[in-house]
Amino acid sequence: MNAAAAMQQERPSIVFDRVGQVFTSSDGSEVVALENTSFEIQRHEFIAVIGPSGCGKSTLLRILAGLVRPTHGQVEIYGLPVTEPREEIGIVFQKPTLLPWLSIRDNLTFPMRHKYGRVSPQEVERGEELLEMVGLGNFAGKRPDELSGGMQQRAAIARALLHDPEILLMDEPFSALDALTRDELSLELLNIWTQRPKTVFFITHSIPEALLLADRILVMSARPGRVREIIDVDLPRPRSLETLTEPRFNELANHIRRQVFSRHVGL
Ligand SMILES: Nc1ncnc2c1ncn2[C@@H]1O[C@H](COP(=O)(O)OP(=O)(O)OP(=O)(O)O)[C@@H](O)[C@H]1O
Repeated sequence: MNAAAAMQQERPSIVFDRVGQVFTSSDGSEVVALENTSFEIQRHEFIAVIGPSGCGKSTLLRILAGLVRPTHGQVEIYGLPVTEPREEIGIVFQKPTLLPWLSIRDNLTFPMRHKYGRVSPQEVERGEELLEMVGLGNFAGKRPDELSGGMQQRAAIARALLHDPEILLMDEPFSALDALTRDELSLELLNIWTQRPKTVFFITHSIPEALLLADRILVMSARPGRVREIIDVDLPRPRSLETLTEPRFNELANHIRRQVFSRHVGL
């Protein structure tokens, strides 16, 4: 690698620079959702975001996705301010939002078809590979209502990965699932991230999930949301369910719990 390429690699992928967001509610009052939020994310880093309900986590994600313009500060991806949705981003929301009248296969390629009017044979092939990868190889021809919630969410993950995004944004993607499916999908996500590294911005309410997956955890304060602490997750990789039993895992979990709940229980 030459020096210029090495420098490019070392530059953060994403920079939040003093980002603030004030919403005007339907009754005309102002809601300060985010205040003076600054942090950086390195290329291919897995960042989990955790914090009390309403502290602005989804707002951060929507700003990063280019779906909302911040009222203060700015976000940069690869040195360019985010002003609209960008090609290199894939998004997975809490609900799978699949189109009920299309097969799983056609749901995967729908965004491409909608945007470009066509889907290439390579994309169709990649869709089939991704469905295999998320364990839905035998369900490509089924409609969403023929699949369980966990299977639908797998399909939504495969859909977000179809254009092989450099950056994956996930807003509580597993929160509607039962605990077992949740663990299974977390491990699958780790596997996908290891095979095809990406920068991941992952919102969760689950401290164990954040610790299992992330390189760093951004802990936010209650509204108005600010960065309270950024924690390096120094648990070795590869991680597995065994990781959840390590003493260091418990130490980190207790620390985060105190950070998130201190305001509520006077810790
Ligand atoms: N479009 C909007 N108009 C007005 N207020 C909004 C809007 N979007 C978000 N808010 C407010 O901004 C604050 C932050 O919302 P946000 O959804 O980002 O929080 P969150 O941390 O993701 O919450 P949760 O964990 O409950 O999903 C909340 O008080 C919310 O009511």
